Amino acid sequence: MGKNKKPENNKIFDNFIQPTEADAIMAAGAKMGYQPSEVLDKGHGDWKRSMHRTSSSTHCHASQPCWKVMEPLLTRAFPIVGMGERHAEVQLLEYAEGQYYKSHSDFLGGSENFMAGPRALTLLMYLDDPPEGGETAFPEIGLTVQAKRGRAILWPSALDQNPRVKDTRTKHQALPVLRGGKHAVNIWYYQRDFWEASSKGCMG
Ligand SMILES: O=C(O)CCC(=O)C(=O)O
Ligand SMILES: [Fe+2]
Repeated sequence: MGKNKKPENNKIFDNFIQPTEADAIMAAGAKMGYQPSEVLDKGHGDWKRSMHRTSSSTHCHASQPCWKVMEPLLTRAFPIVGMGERHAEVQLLEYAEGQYYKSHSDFLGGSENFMAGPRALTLLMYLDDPPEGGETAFPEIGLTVQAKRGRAILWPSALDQNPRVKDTRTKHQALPVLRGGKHAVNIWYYQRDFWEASSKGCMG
């Protein structure tokens, strides 16, 4: 997360999620339904659909049944992220064949001034095994991670010494799913209390 971050600072945890947990999250996602994913329009500060990101997604909020299946994972992640569930924005992802998310940072432009502060860390978890494609690539650090059921990747989006500043080295992309589909979960950890900020409508 620091200035001299090396590739190994992207941490990979295999078998972070049990198959039954992955199945339960996918079932919760299917029940809630996925909508076309959106990206933040930096110029206007609003969220919109874009050919930059063609996946579908759905948010999982603390008040919803899906949170029950997320809770053990948030507890498990605590020792490695050092932040609890109040910092966490959870989004379930679904990619059909051919879908992707081109190069981006999870650091949101303007988030320096959000009540919750910027997204400091991302924990991405894969729920199934796409037969071909769907890797997550980090071109700046020369790392491509295969989507593998149960695997989690942790990376910083902000600098350790100054979380108001984007860590440009963790720019990444979800490569197109070439065959089959892909399910994953984003947990974006904000520097401060995300629940309080979102309940007050202060997320940008
Ligand atoms: O699906 C992936 O491999 C990465 C997804 C991602 O980067 C995002 O949704 O912000
Ligand atoms: Fe991302």
